[in-house]
This record gives sequence, structure tokens and C-alpha cells, in this order.
Amino acid sequence: MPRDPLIGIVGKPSSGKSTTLNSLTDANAKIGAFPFTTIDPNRATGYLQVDCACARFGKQELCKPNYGWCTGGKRHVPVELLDVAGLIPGASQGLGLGNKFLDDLRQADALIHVVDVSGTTDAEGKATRGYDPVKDVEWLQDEIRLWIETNLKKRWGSIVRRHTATKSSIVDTLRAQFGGYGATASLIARAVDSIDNLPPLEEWDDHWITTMVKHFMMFKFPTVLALNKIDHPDADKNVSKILLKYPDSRAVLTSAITEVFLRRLAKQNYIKYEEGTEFIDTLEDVGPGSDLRPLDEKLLQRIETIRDLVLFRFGSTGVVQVLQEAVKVLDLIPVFTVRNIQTFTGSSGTSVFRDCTLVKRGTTVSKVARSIMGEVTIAAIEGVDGKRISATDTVDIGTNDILSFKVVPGGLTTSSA
Ligand SMILES: Nc1nc2c(ncn2[C@@H]2O[C@H](COP(=O)(O)OP(=O)(O)OP(=O)(O)O)[C@@H](O)[C@H]2O)c(=O)[nH]1
Repeated sequence: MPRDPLIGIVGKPSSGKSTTLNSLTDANAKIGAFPFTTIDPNRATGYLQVDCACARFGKQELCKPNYGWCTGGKRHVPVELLDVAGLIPGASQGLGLGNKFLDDLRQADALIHVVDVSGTTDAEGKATRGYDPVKDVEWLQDEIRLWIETNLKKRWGSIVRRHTATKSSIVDTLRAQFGGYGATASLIARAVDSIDNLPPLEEWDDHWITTMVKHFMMFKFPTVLALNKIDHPDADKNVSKILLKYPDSRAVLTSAITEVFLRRLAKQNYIKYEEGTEFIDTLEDVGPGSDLRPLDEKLLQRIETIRDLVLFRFGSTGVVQVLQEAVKVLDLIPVFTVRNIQTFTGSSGTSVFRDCTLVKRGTTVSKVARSIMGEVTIAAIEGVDGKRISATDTVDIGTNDILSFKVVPGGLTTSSA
């Protein structure tokens, strides 16, 4: 993934996509500068919470990220989010906003599927009661699959003829078909390898085409379920049904509306709220002498309800965790690059760990160097304590995740060398 990761937020209308997006994006956003170059209306910057390297060295006080922010060793790293609107039943046949969502979708590296588990919205997002949201989990996957499958089947005859005539491999043939979805050859190869007993492409019937598309989707659109509206009284039974039916799904329970509310109160200094946790402090809790503003009876009551219905029962509102889970399916880890490996500072000043990049676990340090520094000649790579690191060493959490690249002064670029 050479560019910054992009997480798509999908789900039927009124499931809570915008609320989820808002809950992940507005917090302290002014603190972090915006690192992304493309800005369009349905894109926003979310903040992924990771353990910052500063805490390993007791340097939390000196930690001042270039992008995002760090509080007490909890770092908020910017991640680009995309609101994929218009996905409704029948969208693959052009209903709703038609194929616009498909264009958005293909850019995403992972999806957060927001499912309304309150059962108060039907398949189209209209208000109802007792709707079974189990259907929504399947429906969205089916919609994406149908879109890909229909495109493939329309041309299947000529695809097979060309495949045979050019004596291509399955990966090469599928690369030509799936390239439009933003898939690389290695991703397609992994999808092909994951299918047992796959016959030669010439022998594929509808069953094999569907199987191939399903496996392709597992790799191209890894999905985390945000089981949203857990604050609703009907949510419990629906959550159990979904988890029972899909025990292997990656699911996180969320109450996006609660997160938005708590962050707003925290911003207005009515409460202290540690995002991603169950901890809220009001003036009542901390006592006079605090700079918190007093809450009226109604708001105090609402906070008590939130504590009872969401925070104490589920441990948090879940939205911080849902983004963490989406990044986890991509197997991305934070890598900290510093100019001075002894002090962890940048080129000037005393601030430490200014830069943090999300990198696929197991990437070689030379590849990390290239993706961060571009095509420059690296003279040496150093890790903690000035330890020399070989270009072929790989990164993991706690292993080669703090790096300093020594560039050849005035060095030729590797591409022109
Ligand atoms: N009870 C409850 N309601 C929620 C929650 N999240 C969102 N809602 C409500 O659900 C409704 C729909 O939320 P949106 O965020 O607008 O949903 P959306 O999926 O973006 O909808 P579209 O823009 O129509 O696609 C709003 O009335 C929200 O206030 C939640 O966690 N709990």
C-alpha cells in the first residue's frame, strides 16, 4: 500500500455512517494539521489511537507530533476516511445514487460497515420497529459481490477466449478484470491461492466465478462491522443474533451518537473524557477547584444514563476501537522516524517523535525508507541506541519501529544512480 491507507465507511441509509464519521473526526481536529493532499467533500481525517514510542522512554512531555497529537503516550495518528454514500439494496443495478458509490468503494483499503442493530430502520433506512439487522450484514456483501460478478459474467466468454489464446495465468487474466477495482497482482494472487482445488479458468462455472469473487472481496474489501446504536433497548438481542450467525466476523459494538455527545461536552469543558475508555469526570466527580463547568440536572441525568447503558456495560462507545480494528485488518503498525536517534528529535528543537507513519507489519526497512523519503540513496539506517539496521530487516511493534535514515549528502537518487 504505497499511499496512505483509506478506510471506507459503508452501510444502509440511516445506519449511522455520518455520525460514526463525525465521532471519529471532529475531536481536537484543529490540533492536528492536515497531512493529506486530496480533499473532497466525503473525505475526512479520522484519528487512530496507538501507543506512542514516547512512553517507552518517558518522554511524553516532549512529544509533539507533526500531524495529529499525543497525550500521555496515547498518540492520535491521522487516517483518511471516506463516507461511501448511496449503497442501498439494488445499488449494483444502478438504484439510488447508482454507480457513484462503486467509484468511491474501489479506492478504499478496508471497510467499516455500520449496521443499525436497534432494528428501527428497514432495508432502505426508513423508520420501523423490529427489523432484523442480520439481513443487513449479508446484503451489503451481496451487493458488492453482485456488482463485481455481473461485470465479470457479462464478458466471461471473451475473457476465457483471450485467456486461452494468450496462454495467460489466472492471475494475469484476473488482473486485467480486477485492476479497475484498484487491485494489485499480489492481492489477486493471494485471493487465488486462498481457494482450494481451483480448476483451470476455462472450466469455471457460475459457482467458481462466485467463489473467486468472494475470495477477491475478502482481500480487496476486508470489513469490520460497527454494530451501531447499542444504546437502544432492542440492540442486545440483535447483536447476539449477528454474532451467533457470523462468529468469525470482526465486529465492534458502537454507539456513535454517544461518542459525538461526549466529545462535544468535553470540548465545551463540561466533562473530562478519555476517548476510547469508560472514564468521564464531571465537576461533581472531581469536586470544586477543577476548571470544569457545572452541568444542569438534565445533562447530569443523561450522563448517568450513558454510563449505565453504554460505558459500564460495553467498556466504551466503541468508535475508537472500530477504527483500530479496521487498521488491524490491514496489519498496519506505527513506525516512528527521527532525525536524531539518540534524542529522538527532529532537525531542530527538543520535541520528540515528530513523525509517525502507518506501515504494513513485516515490511523491510529499505521499503519503509523509500515510501517515506522517496528515491534517495540511504547511507545507513539506525535503530534505538544507534544500532545499525540492515536494509532487509523488517518492522514490527517494538522491533525496528523507531528508525533514523542517514541519507548520502547530495546523493544521487536511486532511480538515476
Ligand atoms: N440511538 C442511536 N442513534 C444513532 C446512533 N448513531 C446514529 N444515530 C441516529 O441515526 C440517525 C441516522 O444517522 P446518520 O449518521 O445520519 O446515518 P447515515 O448512515 O449517515 O444516513 P444517510 O446519510 O441517510 O446515509 C440519526 O438520527 C442519528 O442521530 C447511535 O449510536 N445510537
